[in-house]
Amino acid sequence: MKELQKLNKYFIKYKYRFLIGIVITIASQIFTVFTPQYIGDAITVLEHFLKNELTAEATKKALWHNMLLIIGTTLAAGFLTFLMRQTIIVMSRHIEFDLKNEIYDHYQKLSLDFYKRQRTGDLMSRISEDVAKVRQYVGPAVMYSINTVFRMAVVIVQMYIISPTLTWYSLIPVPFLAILMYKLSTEINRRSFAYQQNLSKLSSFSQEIFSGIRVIKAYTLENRENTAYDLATTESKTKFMRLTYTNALIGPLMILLIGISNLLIVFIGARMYINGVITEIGIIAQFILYINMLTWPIASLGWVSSMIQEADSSQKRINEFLNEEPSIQSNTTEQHLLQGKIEFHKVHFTYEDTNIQALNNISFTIEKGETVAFLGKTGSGKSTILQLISRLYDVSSGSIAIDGIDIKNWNVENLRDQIAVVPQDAFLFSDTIKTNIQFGKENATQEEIEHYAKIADVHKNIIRFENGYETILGERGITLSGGQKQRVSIARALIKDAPVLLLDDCLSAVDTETEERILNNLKDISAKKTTIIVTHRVSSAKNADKIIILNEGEILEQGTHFQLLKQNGYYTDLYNKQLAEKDVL
Ligand SMILES: Nc1ncnc2c1ncn2[C@@H]1O[C@H](COP(=O)(O)OP(=O)(O)OP(=O)(O)O)[C@@H](O)[C@H]1O
Repeated sequence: MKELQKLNKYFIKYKYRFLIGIVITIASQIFTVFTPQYIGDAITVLEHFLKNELTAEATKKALWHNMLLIIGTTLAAGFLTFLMRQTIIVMSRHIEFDLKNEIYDHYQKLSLDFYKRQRTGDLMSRISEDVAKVRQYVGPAVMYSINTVFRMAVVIVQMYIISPTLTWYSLIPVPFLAILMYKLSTEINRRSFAYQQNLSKLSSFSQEIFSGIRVIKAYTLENRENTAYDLATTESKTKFMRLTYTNALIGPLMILLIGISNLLIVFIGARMYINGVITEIGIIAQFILYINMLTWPIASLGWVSSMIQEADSSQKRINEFLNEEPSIQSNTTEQHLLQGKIEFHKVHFTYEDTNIQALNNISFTIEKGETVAFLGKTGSGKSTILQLISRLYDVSSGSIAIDGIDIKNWNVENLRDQIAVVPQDAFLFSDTIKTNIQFGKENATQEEIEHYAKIADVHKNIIRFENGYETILGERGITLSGGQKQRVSIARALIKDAPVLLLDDCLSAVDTETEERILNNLKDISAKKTTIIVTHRVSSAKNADKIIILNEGEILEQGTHFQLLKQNGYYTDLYNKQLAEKDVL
């Protein structure tokens, strides 16, 4: 229960709804208790008629009277039960909504290293399945607990007032019922958890198959995947059968225990009636109804307690994430206008999760408005440099200064707002092309969007689609080619019009001609901005003000195109090789 205390703030937030819910629950229980009493009274009226103590006319009148009372109280109890659900269950839906938003907001604040440590499935299940389990506590569990406590109090007191002896006898099976239901519910929860886990395994499996369908078809792996799917579904079926078996036990066991209670009431009640301890036969009927009214709430005690246990462990998983602090923190709210000078001073960087040292003693300065290209073998640390400039990670040692201010003394949002990035994997959302470009500038006009799409050399491709800029991408729409994706993502970055532009190998999927056109188009734009181009091609780098060659996290060479050619080192080799390839082509 310790973990669930975190939810108390929500009960406080919705206190009026909650209190009204409790009052309505009590009222509905009071009305419910009247019905058996009126039924008992009706039977007693008939008994008096049979004993000739009442005339037919008076009996009919009394029966009508009772019938109206039964209808009235049942309607009132029904209406109040509806209101009870409307208050408490609706409150639980509000809490569910708030909790999901709280987790989502927190997810957004957490840094990249957190996402590296977590599996996407786990992130999703905490915000969906775990929150759903917690809702069971704030809604049904709370509602049934209040309901049970008040129903038991009202009904048992009423029974006790009528006949203490008969009350004791009729309650004999109740503890057995509660224990049995607790054990069964725990088992059902265990089995249903196993089944749910299997289901999410199954859906991740299918999701992967659908995403990788091209590879599966190309390598004719259909049969192998079918067998694997068969195995997974068979396991799922076995787990579901086990769950159904336990579920199926509940009904008969409840009927058995209610039957025993009814039997005891009829047997003991009849003996008491014969011995004159109870004077009205209607009391026996009344007790049978009371005991039936108690069965479900008592059965739900076990169910509720295992529901609370589950909610507690789900909330524990949620709290683990909510208590996680983002590793990248803003130490200031101060806002600066970024000019674009970037200095690396003896920067070392090691990725904590893999312990890979990506950068080793890196120092360089990029002046405002300069264009710098990073070249080097794959894995030499080029993208890492860009990630450090956006402060997606903090350096392990050394320092980075932007406009002379240590990067840690920049407000993170303020910094990132003024840096436009084209990442290596051009990720586009399943939305229209227009919206994808607008991510760079929310209120961008159609003219602006088209202007930057032209610079990124993708406009003519877009207008060829039937719906132009309104074309939906991704799962629901068309699939862009690798080069088209890269160019849409360049347009998205350019429209941001930030003073720093980071291009991470974002022309790798376009042909050299298109590359040249885009670089030409970019000339004017990058003249006013600090631009960093990460690339494998000399053609993308040769016009930069400075070229830095990285090798295994260290700077191997740096200088302008001509200075580097003179050095006759790695750059010259690369240049000659790529020149030869071009000649061959
Ligand atoms: N998120 C990460 N977590 C752990 N290690 C990483 C991560 N990203 C990169 N690395 C490792 O850091 C090293 C440098 O990677 P980086 O992506 O900076 O190289 P790169 O020069 O950009 O390579 P490429 O040209 O292939 O894009 C590599 O050894 C890589 O395996």
